[in-house]
Amino acid sequence: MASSVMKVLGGELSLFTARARLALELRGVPYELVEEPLGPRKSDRLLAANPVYGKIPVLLLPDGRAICESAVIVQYLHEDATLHSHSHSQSAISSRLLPDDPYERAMHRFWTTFVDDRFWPALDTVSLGPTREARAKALVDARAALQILEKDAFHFQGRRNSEHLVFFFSGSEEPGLLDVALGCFLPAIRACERLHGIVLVDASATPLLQRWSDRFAEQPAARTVLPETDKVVHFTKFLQDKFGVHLSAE
Ligand SMILES: N[C@@H](CCC(=O)N[C@@H](CS)C(=O)NCC(=O)O)C(=O)O
Repeated sequence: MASSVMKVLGGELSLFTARARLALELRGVPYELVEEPLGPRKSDRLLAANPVYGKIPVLLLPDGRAICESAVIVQYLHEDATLHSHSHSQSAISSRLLPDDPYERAMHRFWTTFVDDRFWPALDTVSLGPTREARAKALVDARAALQILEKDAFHFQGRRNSEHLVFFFSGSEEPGLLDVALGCFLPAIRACERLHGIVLVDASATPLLQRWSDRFAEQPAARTVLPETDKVVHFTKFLQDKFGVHLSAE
């Protein structure tokens, strides 16, 4: 018999999965997380659901149709009006993941693409780049991307944020697409800082992002979904071993 709840093919420590789950939690949509095995051998279930990329997360609708790509999943969850009837929490029903204004929606999408194209690959490479040079360059790139987010990404909500009335990119009291797009990587930012003894987001380097990250981490959705920094540190060390990245041996 077909299940009536949505399923997420993903992983507890997968931050792209966390992005999709944050949106589900914010919308109050019940779902089941189905852990996909780590490693090169992908499950037939995943390959059937995401034949193009074979990546997690995949959102499986109750009727079995699949939606791939975390930012696409978040936007689907915003747009599907029928989700209201599945919501288990009254407070979550009003939660919108994209603003009404088309220009602001475009900005959320623009900056989400920036996070995925510029920030995340650099942050990932800081710990997993193949050479010391690649990792050092990645750190410069990650810091530069954070500075751009600090200086420009708050700008389209700028006045309201600088007056500290609201402090999400969404421009409201609730996180939206861009908040979950960047917020899902907070555990990786903190893990990277701990692993390398560096600072990426703090009150002096990135004061707006620091305030935003504190607010975001306090959200019940973030508390439920985001993995602890220790676990991400441990997982990153596991990946470093797997890829033969030895920080101290070079
Ligand atoms: N652009 C994708 C990226 C997803 C992604 O990279 N997922 C990782 C886990 S966090 C994955 O499936 N890696 C396995 C692989 O690349 O084969 C999204 O936003 O969903």
